[in-house]
Amino acid sequence: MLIAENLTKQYGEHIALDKLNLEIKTGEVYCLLGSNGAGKSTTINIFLGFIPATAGRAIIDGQEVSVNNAATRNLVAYIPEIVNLYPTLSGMENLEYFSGLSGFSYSRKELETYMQTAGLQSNALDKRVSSYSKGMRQKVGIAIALVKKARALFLDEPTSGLDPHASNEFSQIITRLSEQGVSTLMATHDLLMAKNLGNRIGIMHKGKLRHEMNAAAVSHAELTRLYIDVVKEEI
Ligand SMILES: Nc1ncnc2c1ncn2[C@@H]1O[C@H](COP(=O)(O)OP(=O)(O)OP(=O)(O)O)[C@@H](O)[C@H]1O
Repeated sequence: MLIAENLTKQYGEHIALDKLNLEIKTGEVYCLLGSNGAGKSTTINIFLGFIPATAGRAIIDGQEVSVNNAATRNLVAYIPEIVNLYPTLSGMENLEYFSGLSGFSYSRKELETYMQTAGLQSNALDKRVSSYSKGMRQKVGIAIALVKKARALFLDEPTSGLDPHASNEFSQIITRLSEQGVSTLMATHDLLMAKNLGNRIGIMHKGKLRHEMNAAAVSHAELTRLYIDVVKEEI
């Protein structure tokens, strides 16, 4: 469903992403680990069509991002650490606005159901987003993914700064979406979350994918050791 083929991004002499090859199947949750500057966000930003690759291809559902940007954007949803919403609008107004942008028109009742599925309490729906916690904003982000029926989710450190309960709720929603066939690429610094939520884990360092494994095949301790060994390397 998501394929990176020799994906490369260069800024002048600096290689931010170096011939990345990835394949993420339908319904798979793939967690990308790596220290600051490893190339995780660069990978996500290329898939989202925010920045062009210098070489290689990013493919979503058979369509190359650089060739069919408008089509691939319709297939994806993006949840960064802080979901970008209009602060003076309510959660519901934001959801209605973003679903309209994606060409969908839903009744109030339908939008409420999406918010409910995303886990937002009903008494918060009509409050201004400026009063929302980080976790509540994430839930609106998930609801936006639901209304646009995104087939792929790109998450960039989505749970950083969330309390354990909110983080756990977030994981449960991603698992449910994955069971419905949504493919997920998540950049995270949280090794435990990668182990528990991911089906597969990749460890990046200095623009290269250095290790790839099935999450079930490693213990948290092994993953931690592997991660530290990789990020210590001078290459
Ligand atoms: N616009 C830019 N101009 C120059 N270099 C850039 C630019 N954007 C990113 N880089 C560089 O590309 C490399 C990869 O950055 P990227 O943001 O993808 O890392 P990351 O793994 O997401 O890190 P973090 O965990 O800190 O978010 C870094 O060396 C970064 O400095």
